[in-house]
Amino acid sequence: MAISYDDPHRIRLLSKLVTMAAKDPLFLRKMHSLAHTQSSQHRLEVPSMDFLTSDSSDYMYSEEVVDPEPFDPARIMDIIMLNSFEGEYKTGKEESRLCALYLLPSLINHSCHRNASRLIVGGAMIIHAATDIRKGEEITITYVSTVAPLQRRQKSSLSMKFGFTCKCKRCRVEESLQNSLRDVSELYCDLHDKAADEVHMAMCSQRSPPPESSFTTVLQLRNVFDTVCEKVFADKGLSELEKRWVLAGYSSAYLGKWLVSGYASHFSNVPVLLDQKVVEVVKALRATVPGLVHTLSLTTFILGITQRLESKEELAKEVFMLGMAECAGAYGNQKSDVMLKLMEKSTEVIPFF
Ligand SMILES: C[S@@+](CC[C@H](N)C(=O)[O-])C[C@H]1O[C@@H](n2cnc3c(N)ncnc32)[C@H](O)[C@@H]1O
Repeated sequence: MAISYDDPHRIRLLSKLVTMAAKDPLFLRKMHSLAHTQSSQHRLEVPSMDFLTSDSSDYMYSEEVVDPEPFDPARIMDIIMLNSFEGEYKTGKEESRLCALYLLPSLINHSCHRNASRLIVGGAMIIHAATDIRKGEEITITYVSTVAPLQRRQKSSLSMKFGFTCKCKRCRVEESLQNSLRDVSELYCDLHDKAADEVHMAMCSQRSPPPESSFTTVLQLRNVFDTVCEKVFADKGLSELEKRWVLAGYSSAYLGKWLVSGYASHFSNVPVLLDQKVVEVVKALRATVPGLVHTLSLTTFILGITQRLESKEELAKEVFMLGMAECAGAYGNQKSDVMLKLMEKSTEVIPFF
């Protein structure tokens, strides 16, 4: 595995973990039990959940699991590469960058239609159910953006960093459509990469209008979304959920670019695309993971603009119902006035607003 040792956050984490491991052999043993090679041949048994009710201090280890490995900073770096979580988190108004290792969440495998989400609160990680989970069903999170197209999910860190090609149900459905969607997905991937760079730049530039955000690309992305809609809705072999899984892969660049371009034009060009298809976009996002705060913010944003347009009353009602459902998914069932407040607050997640 190609390891970059030049990330200051990871180096800081390495030195912290090495210090902790030197002081505490049990911690070293726990850390050494995490995956450190791309093939994860040493795969662990998923620990029993008994630790939730009894003494949790040693939950991962039975007597037979003896750590034979000597203390090895290079291996710890490999463990960090495969298991650490990175991102921004907020404490009050302060934003900090996080690079941390969480032992139990590191055991959770990836799925492109995960059933759990993770949330960083302060320095703690909360893993919560994103949908109903049957007894005995594996809990999964996602390691990559689930709204990227199949080719990008497979090419991204799943294969480069984690060393596996995802074969989840959703990937298999998308693979089965690869031939019929080939032309459109090549065009989409191209536009997706350019749009992703631009959206990233716009977000980093903190509220200042993005330099280039041509509406022509938004229209191209929208055409791709329309074409995929036509194909999947005509496909009798796909269930409703499977159709949405496919559509979700063609939604993020479209939405991101639409937002950035809308922001640059003071939203003058946004209403052009406000039609029934936005409902399909939101439903597609929900299908890969319901109750995601980002989807809720996008829904609320779309709702805000739709409500201001007289001709879009019906659409506004539909988007409102979707927003409420998304809000309940994100925060649990609440009284409707609480839901409305939560929806109002949710646009704060989008950096431009
Ligand atoms: C953070 S670890 C997850 C825990 C790991 N399965 C273990 O037993 O220690 C990441 C590694 O798990 C494996 N993995 C996770 N999700 C997978 C999936 N959907 N398909 C195949 N391998 C997966 C890969 O080897 C990946 O590099």
